[in-house]
Amino acid sequence: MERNGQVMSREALVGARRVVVKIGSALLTNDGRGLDEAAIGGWVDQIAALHRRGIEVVLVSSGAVAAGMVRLGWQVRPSAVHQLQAAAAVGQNGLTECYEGHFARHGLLTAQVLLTHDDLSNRKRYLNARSALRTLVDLRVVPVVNENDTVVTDEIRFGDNDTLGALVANLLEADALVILTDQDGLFDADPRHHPEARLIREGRADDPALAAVAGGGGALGRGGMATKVRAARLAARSGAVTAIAGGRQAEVLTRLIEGERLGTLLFPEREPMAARKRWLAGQLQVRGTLTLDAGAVKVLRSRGSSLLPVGVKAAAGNFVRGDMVLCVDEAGERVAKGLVNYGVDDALRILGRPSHQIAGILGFMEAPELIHRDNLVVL
Ligand SMILES: Nc1ncnc2c1ncn2[C@@H]1O[C@H](COP(=O)(O)OP(=O)(O)O)[C@@H](O)[C@H]1O
Ligand SMILES: N[C@@H](CCC(=O)OP(=O)(O)O)C(=O)O
Repeated sequence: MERNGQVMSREALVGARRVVVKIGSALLTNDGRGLDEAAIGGWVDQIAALHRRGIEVVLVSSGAVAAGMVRLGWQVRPSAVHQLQAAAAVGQNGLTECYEGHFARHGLLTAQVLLTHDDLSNRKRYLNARSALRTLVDLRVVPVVNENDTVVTDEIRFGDNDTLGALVANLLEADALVILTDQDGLFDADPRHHPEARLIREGRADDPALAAVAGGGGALGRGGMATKVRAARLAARSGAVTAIAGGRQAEVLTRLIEGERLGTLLFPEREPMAARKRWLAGQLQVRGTLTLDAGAVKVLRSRGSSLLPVGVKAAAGNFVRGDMVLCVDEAGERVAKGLVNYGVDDALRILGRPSHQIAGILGFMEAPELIHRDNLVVL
């Protein structure tokens, strides 16, 4: 199958040279009783086998909080942020130690990389993280990435590692994102509640029907299938194919890379976005909303034009110049995201007005457009 020049078959995985593998909490944590070290050893063996074939692998691993709880002797997952942070700090040590030991059996070095949302939303830190990860991969080291749970608070956390995996795939322009979890892939309903549910074998990453069947997570995991489908959409922006597969199936990684029809494969449909647009699209936090009229929606979508104040009907939120805002149509549907040239107070004064009037209204003009097309990404 081929669409818009993109390969839509299992060949997309067979040819992969750089792969991000995400292993979720639901798999790693042995029913909540700490890390399943034997299973981790098995995945490491498979990753080492891929490495020997010349495939570069970056691992995104959950499990810090669960491992920390066991080390601290806690039976119940705490809800207080400071306790979760403490558990993650203790547990991340155990996680690192476990991976280091298993990869060492294969003569491979690992590197611990802990990221926060801020590291990827600040353009300079994003570029720094990218060059550090690229250097590690070039050195044939296996980076083991997790969210830096010890310093994040609820407002700024990714929360699930599916999103983090996708952003790492974007960062490194990986060919594939492989999400290993406790189910054999994405089903047409949550198999936990619908035993008759059927496995979806292939699909388009941005197919809205997939988001509709993907539900929330179990007791151990965070995001469920909803965040995995969203991660596939994010990964597709840099052209990566996403596989969602059951991590307990024998030799799952090797078999996927050999093209076996396991799990669910979600393909990118559009051409990959340029790196800067991808960075814009990956921003999760927006400071405000602009409501566009039908004409503005049309030119943004069809021509990738800049957004002029004349096409904007309303502005809401507390944004300042340079902040990320969401653009919606009059029905509230998401259209685009971008960095605004005017803060909310100034934006409200120039809405609906032609750009040549801006200086007269505000007494200055930063730019003729509210969002320049280089700083705008259509969703
Ligand atoms: N349509 C679906 N197909 C498969 N699993 C689903 C679906 N909807 C919800 N789920 C749930 O998602 C869970 C996996 O997500 P999660 O618990 O977050 O795991 P992980 O820690 O691996 O990310 C499964 O155990 C399953 O109950
Ligand atoms: N960063 C957290 C894990 C987040 C998490 O559980 O995510 P997921 O594996 O996507 O369900 C930890 O290491 O405990």
